[in-house]
Amino acid sequence: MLASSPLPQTVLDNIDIFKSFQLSEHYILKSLLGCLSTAIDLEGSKRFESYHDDSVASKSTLLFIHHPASKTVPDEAKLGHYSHTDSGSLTLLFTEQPELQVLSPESNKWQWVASKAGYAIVNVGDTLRFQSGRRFRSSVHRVLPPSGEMVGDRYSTPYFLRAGDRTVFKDIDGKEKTAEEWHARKFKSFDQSWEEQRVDHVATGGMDVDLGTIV
Ligand SMILES: O=C(O)CCC(=O)C(=O)O
Ligand SMILES: [Fe+2]
Repeated sequence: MLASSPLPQTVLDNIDIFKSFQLSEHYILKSLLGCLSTAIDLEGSKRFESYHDDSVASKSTLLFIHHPASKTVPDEAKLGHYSHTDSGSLTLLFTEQPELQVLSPESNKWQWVASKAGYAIVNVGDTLRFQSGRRFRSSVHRVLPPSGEMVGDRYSTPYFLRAGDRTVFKDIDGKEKTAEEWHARKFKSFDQSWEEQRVDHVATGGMDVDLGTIV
């Protein structure tokens, strides 16, 4: 966040609050990564935290998202945020509004994620999936207004913990990629139309292929 400029005036005026919010989120997710490493008996440089060394550059980002209210309902798939997985390792998401859906790996159906004040939603992203040899699965999610139209403005705040830029893993094609390259490929895919995104499976990190479903 602090590297992107220009920052809005509200952020500049309250920079200490934003810095401490970002640091807290970073600390929480790194602690969770540590718990996951321990849970599957990873040791030394194999532990997930070792790919998230704070002294190296990464694409970790704090976002503040505003989806404006809209009367237009072009097509279900195009409302809100298309189905996708997050590119990084873990995401900590705060929202008090109900539009987030996750694809259940058990039923292959979309389910609403309850959003409550004071609670965070944690998503596993592609990097953790690739680094864990697909033991952990990226959460396939999308944002869709329950009533079919954005009746009110929507606000959400995800913090994306991403591995160091030079971290190497095998991506959906089994080819070696750095975390930086995967991130760039993912965002290029997000720029495509929904139909195009369905073809290369990058937006969904290949989870649709693993689950044998069309998202
Ligand atoms: O706005 C939300 O609730 C989710 C946003 C999201 O999934 C993303 O930015 O990757
Ligand atoms: Fe997401």
